[in-house]
Amino acid sequence: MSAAPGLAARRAAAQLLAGVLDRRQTLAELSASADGPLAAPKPEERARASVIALGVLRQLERLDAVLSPMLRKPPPPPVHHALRIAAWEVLVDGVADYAAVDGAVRLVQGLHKHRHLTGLTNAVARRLAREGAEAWAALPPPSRPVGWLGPRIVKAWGREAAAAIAEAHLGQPPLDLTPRTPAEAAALAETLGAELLPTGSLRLRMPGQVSALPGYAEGAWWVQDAAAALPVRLLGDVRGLRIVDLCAAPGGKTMQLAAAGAEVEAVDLSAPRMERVRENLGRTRLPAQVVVADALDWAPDAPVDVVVLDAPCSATGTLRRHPDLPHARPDPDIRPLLELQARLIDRALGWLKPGGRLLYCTCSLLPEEGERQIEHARDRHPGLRVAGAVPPEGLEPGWITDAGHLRLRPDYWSGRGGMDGFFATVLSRD
Ligand SMILES: C[S@@+](CC[C@H](N)C(=O)[O-])C[C@H]1O[C@@H](n2cnc3c(N)ncnc32)[C@H](O)[C@@H]1O
Repeated sequence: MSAAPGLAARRAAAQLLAGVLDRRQTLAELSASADGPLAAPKPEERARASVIALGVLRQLERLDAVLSPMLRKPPPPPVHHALRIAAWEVLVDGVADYAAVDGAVRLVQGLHKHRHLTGLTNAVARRLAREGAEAWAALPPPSRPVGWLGPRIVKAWGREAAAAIAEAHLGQPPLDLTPRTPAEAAALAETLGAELLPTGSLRLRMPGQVSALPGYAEGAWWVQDAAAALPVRLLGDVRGLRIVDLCAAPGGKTMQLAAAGAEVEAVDLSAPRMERVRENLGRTRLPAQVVVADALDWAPDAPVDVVVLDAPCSATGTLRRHPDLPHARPDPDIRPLLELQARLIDRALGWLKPGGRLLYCTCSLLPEEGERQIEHARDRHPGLRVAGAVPPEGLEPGWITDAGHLRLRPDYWSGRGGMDGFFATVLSRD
């Protein structure tokens, strides 16, 4: 059993939950806010608050399913959040019962408006500690991802896949690293105590603070999900090729391309995000030109060999890492994104040398942003064809579809800790 986390961490976690669930803010927005829940606490309290909030949000429906029979009616949101935190601590995180109960009670005691509910909180939290584990174990597995995405995933990939994806969304994702020098991956894995995945990424299940890991300061690796590391590798050998990395920030693919010997121009609309690309390139000592520009206005000086377009998308492939999104954005309109993706594809195709290739990818689970988007692009551009990927080492054959695209899902490699959902394909013109 782990020790009781402090009140400051729990309070910040409860405020994060209130931001996401009551005010529809994302965790990224809340974390960036100068007077947000994470502004005052100490670094270790901040880290713990994020772990709690992410954990509760991943399991929200299940925690509520255990809690609700213990409540005659839903309590005011701040009290509900305190009980959800206690439930997650007891049922998922293994915090000692007394510490979790005490944590919830103290949180509610600190709520001016709801202090009178301290007794109720104490009673429910104690009952949770007594009876919660049995109710938790009896819950059926989830049948599909939460919220608006659920029906779409069932429609796109079927019931079995939807259930497997929902199951994958419950767990804490590992930290994946891409080594700057693939030949050194095995040695790095040993130094880091990481698993070397068949596709060459390094995987840590319990990473701790990223910047304290061996090799960080020397830029021996960068953080990149194992799935996100695969699209660029579909291009095969890129040494000496002139490549525009469009929508490049925070630079995972830029670094892969530069490390593999390409001449890269990295373009992104967001100046703050491009600052992160500069920092990343500085730390890894990799060369690339960095351009802050709207891809709808900008164009390269001369035709290029490859455009990598990692288009803005619904990010539905990354919900393991962003379980706040279905709650903060419960009914997103993805049509503007679909239009932007199509316009970016059309522009990028115009920048290619004869025989040049477009690598199009999205971290989305929706075929509209992947397979369908490419069908529409082929309708608009006669002669555009799927160039066929160079299957990277370690890729499971089933991940390449009959149409020649790479389709990755969070339930793949489930025994190894899963991966983000991704779509990627390499296109060229006859
Ligand atoms: C999925 S992220 C890119 C991730 C990145 N390729 C990587 O591997 O680290 C999408 C990016 O598209 C950028 N973006 C969105 N609209 C854009 C536009 N019109 N022109 C250029 N960049 C744009 C966003 O700022 C965001 O950084």
